[in-house]
Amino acid sequence: MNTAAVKRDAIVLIPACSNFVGRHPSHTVQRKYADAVFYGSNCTPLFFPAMGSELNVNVLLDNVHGVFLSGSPSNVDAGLYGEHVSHPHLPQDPLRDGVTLPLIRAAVARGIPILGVCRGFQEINVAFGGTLHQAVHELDEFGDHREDKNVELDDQYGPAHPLTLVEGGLLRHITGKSETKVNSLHGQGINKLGAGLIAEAYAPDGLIEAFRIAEHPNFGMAVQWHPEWKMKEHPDSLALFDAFGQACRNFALHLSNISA
Ligand SMILES: N[C@@H](CCC(=O)NCCCC(=O)O)C(=O)O
Repeated sequence: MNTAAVKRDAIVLIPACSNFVGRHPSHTVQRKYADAVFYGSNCTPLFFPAMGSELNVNVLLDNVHGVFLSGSPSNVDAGLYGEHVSHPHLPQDPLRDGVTLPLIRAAVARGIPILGVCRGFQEINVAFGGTLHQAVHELDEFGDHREDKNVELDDQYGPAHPLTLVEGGLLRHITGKSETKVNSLHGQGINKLGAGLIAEAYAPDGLIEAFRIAEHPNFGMAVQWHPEWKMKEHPDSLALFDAFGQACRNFALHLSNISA
C-alpha cells in the first residue's frame, strides 16, 4: 500500500439518504458503505446530508476527490426520467434525488472519480438521460432480482446469479474475470442506458448489471449489485474498491499539483 493510501488523504463524498431513525427524520448512510470506502478504497469518507435541490453542489466539490453513491431502499423518482411512478407505495427520496443528480453531473464535468452501487447505479443512469424499469420482475423477459426479505441478511446478500463481464471492459480488467456471481437486491433496473454510458456486465436474463462512463477521464463506474457487502471476503469487490480509491488518490494528487 502506498503512503497516500495509508494516510487516506483523498476525500470521498457519500450523499446520505433522507429517511427515519425511529420517528425522527434523519440523514443516514449505512456503515457498510463508509467501511468499504475507508478499508477498501483507503480514502476518507465524508457524509453529506440530503438537502434537496436547493443545494449548490459546486460548493461541495472543490475539496472532494471522489463521489460514492450508495444503495438505498428508496427508488429514484420516475418523473426524473419522464414517467409516472408505477408503484407509489414504494419508498421515494426526493431530497436525495435533489442532491445526487446535479452532483453526478457536476462531479463528472470536473473529472472527479465516481462509483455507484444499486440505487447509485440507477441514479447515474438517470443523470445521463437513461430510464429505469420500475418493476423488473413484472416483465416477462426478466427474472426476479429482488431479495427475500424474510431470510437472514447473509442469505439476502449471498450470491444470487451469474454475471458475464464484457470483453475489453474496465471491470474485466479490474477483476481479471469474464464470469463471476453476484448478489441481487433490487426491484428496478436499467431500461434505456444513458447517453455516454457503456455496458460492462450482464445478468443471464440480459439485464445490464454494470456500466462505465465512457468519457470520464479518471474513473466512472457503477454496479447494480452490492460489492460493499462483506467486501473483504470477495477479491472482486476489493479490487473494485481499490481501483476507485487509486483513482481518487491520483485525482487528489493532480489537484495539489495544480494548486502548488
Ligand atoms: N430501490 C431500488 C434500489 C435498490 C437498492 O439500492 N437496494 C439496496 C437497499 C439496501 C442496501 O443499501 O443494502 C430498487 O429497488 O431497485
